[in-house]
Amino acid sequence: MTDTGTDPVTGTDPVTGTDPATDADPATDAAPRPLTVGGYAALAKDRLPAATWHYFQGGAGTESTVRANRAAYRQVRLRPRVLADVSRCDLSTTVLGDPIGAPLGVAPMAYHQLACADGEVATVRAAGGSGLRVPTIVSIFASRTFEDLAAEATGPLWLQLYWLHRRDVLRTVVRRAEAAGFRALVLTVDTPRLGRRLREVRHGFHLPPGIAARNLDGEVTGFLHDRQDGSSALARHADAFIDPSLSWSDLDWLREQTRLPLVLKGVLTAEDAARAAGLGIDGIVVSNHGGRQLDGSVATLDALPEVVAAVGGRCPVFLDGGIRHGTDVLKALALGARAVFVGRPVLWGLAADGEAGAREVLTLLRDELEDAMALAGRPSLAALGPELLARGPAAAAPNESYEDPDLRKGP
Ligand SMILES: Cc1cc2nc3c(=O)[nH]c(=O)nc-3n(C[C@H](O)[C@H](O)[C@H](O)COP(=O)(O)O)c2cc1C
Ligand SMILES: CCCCCCC(=O)C(=O)O
Repeated sequence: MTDTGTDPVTGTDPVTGTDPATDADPATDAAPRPLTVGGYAALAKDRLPAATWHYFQGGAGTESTVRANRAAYRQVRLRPRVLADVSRCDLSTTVLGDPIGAPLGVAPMAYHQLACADGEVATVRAAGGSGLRVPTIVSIFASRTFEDLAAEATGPLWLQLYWLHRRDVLRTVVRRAEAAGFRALVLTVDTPRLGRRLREVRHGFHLPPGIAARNLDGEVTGFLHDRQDGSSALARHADAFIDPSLSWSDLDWLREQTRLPLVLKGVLTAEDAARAAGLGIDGIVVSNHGGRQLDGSVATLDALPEVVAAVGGRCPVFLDGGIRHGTDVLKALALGARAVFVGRPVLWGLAADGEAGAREVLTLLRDELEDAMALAGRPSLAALGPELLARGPAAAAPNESYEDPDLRKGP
């Protein structure tokens, strides 16, 4: 215990159970800005309806892959170098030809209006602000129109696609995004059907009235949790729109619809990465959908080295899944990721404080990354490589307050 009586590991006051990083200052009664990404999770959990919180947090099945994504970071330790002149650290880089302020971006997530009224408009403003200028991958199930987003974005916008049964709708969506100035297409390839997300069923998740997929022009509206048969309303909804027959030969059709670069999201193996690179794909996102699809699939940090090796520099490799600290970003970059994408933490920021909250989450990750680069003696992104890392026993008990206790217990 410290002099203040605060537990040095958890940061929690053992008497009141409050966390000085997230809880109100009794002197001013104003909630101080959280000091960690996890602090935003705590605020979001308080502010969101339970069904929405569980939709955001949930993974598939036993949620073993959700946990594996985090555990993988704890198993890798850093080997700092010293006397490296870190008076200036440069985080700027480029992605698919566009300059960005930090090697970060927002992963595609459906329906940001579940988190705050401005929805994806708040997200793209946040991603463009505070010198970040980082990309947002906009879900095809976004709750705001591409045109609204393009009017507000100062960072690059990429459009995420699911392979819809209705190819005519897919073509229209691609053309609209292209006309609005989107810079890339990201085809999600890990979702021929939705994973078994038990929390959605348990909590009866459905879209509240007024929230819909605004770019699908009435093709996809709300859906109700209208059965008590143990099935997921969202999964049934997905089955109605997503075509599970997607295969390698379909990529040609998509290529013919657009001149935009095409990125595949959801690749986890050297075999698929090599095939994609051989076909001239413009980028790969190593992703297991935040543990929401195949329960038991490999952690993304663990899959990254084999994908990077198989691609052999033919296209950039990105990663998402479990990024919660600047040191997580550093580890992924050291293993060859060009940039990383952040999922749930952005929703936590939006739920906590709209655009400002999302911006604070992204800024916190950027600032933590800069600290980590300086302290590791690597002032530039070009100086990052696998020699920065050592594999060892997992770090001691995690101090990660963002982890919902329910998530540790499993469904
Ligand atoms: C609420 C929610 C909605 C999501 N919606 C989509 C989506 O529409 N399309 C997609 O490709 N991935 C979607 N994902 C997966 C994310 O893009 C990303 O792979 C994952 O969240 C990264 O893990 P993290 O949340 O641990 O950062 C969603 C994830 C969440 C949590
Ligand atoms: C028909 C709606 C499907 C939305 C799926 C969003 C998603 O990918 C997620 O993980 O949730």
